[in-house]
Amino acid sequence: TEFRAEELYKYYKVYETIGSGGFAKVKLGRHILTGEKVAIKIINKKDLGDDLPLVKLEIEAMKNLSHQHICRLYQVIETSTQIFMVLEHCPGGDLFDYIIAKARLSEEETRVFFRQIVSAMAYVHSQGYAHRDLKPENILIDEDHNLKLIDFGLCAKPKGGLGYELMTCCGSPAYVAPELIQGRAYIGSEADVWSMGVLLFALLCGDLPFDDDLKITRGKYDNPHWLSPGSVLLLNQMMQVDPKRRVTVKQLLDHPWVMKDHNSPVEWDSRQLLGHIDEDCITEMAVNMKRSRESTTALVREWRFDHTTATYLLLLSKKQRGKPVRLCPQPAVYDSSCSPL
Ligand SMILES: Cn1cc(Br)cc1C(=O)Nc1[nH]nc2c1CN(C(=O)N[C@H](CN1CCCC1)c1ccccc1)C21CC1
Repeated sequence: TEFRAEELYKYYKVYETIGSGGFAKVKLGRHILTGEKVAIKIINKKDLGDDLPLVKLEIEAMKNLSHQHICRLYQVIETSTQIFMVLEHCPGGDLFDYIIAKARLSEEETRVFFRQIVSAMAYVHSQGYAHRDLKPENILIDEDHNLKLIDFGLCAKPKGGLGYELMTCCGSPAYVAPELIQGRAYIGSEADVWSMGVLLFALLCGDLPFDDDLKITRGKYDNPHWLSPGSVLLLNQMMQVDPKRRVTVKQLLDHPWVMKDHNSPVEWDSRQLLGHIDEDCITEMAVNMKRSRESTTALVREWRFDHTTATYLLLLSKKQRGKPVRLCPQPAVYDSSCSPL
């Protein structure tokens, strides 16, 4: 279905650029009907060339991944020259900038964040995906200081399931597991655990354990003096050169270091199942769209990631944050809380 960019401006206000990467940029936006802020990832097809399949892969992955620690996809609009991905807005920026600003995090603050990363990764793996590009730049901080995973462009979903081996060497050099560097066949979930180990080191140390490929293949790095024995042990168990000796994500869920001060295993199942339809949101949408509740429910259940999906998910987000489950009907101009100016 080819839409023109009007399709975007019909439903969203578009503001300044808040991020720019190779072939894409991210602009701040606002969903007109709900007044909610969004982040609009704008991809120019011609800059993509034969990388277009990677974007399609990311879109399909994000449509299937619905979790409290994964950045939410609301709507996809495709024109002849561009693809717009309307995503959850995280006003806290990314974890990379956060670590730089604080130099390094305390073990306690790191544990809160690391539990959320383990939660997200256990869920991603349970859906048969491997992220393959885990790093602080791909983790955002939302308005409640919770983490959200982004950039699934390099993720993999092996046909036969996550137990099947992958061959493509990808990811960011400092975070890539030794088996990928050596061009060997590897298991996505095991490579993700290595990257999580590098990420944990970055959080606790404000630095990277390896600065060249040789050090990665030897798996040798220095532990700064401030690390607790528990942190040193966990890092060692995650950054094992032999992937079969590496700790698994399942083992991380109730690992002693992860459980410290929390006394409960990491909860990884999704709190946002797409199967459940919220009645209050349906009611508000039915009224606004002048449709019956039944036909509105049927429309939402199609999960087309069109404006209906975006309106439903953004209304649900408002409800979950204690805001009124209200839509601002056109065409009057409203301020952000939907009250007429
Ligand atoms: C940096 N920053 C400061 C504030 Br305040 C908000 C943000 C911010 O970026 N918020 C934000 N909310 N939602 C998103 C973002 C950024 N963002 C992103 O998807 N950001 C990634 C960042 N990648 C990390 C490594 C390479 C690029 C991106 C991908 C392609 C082009 C540009 C940016 C989304 C859409 C999911």
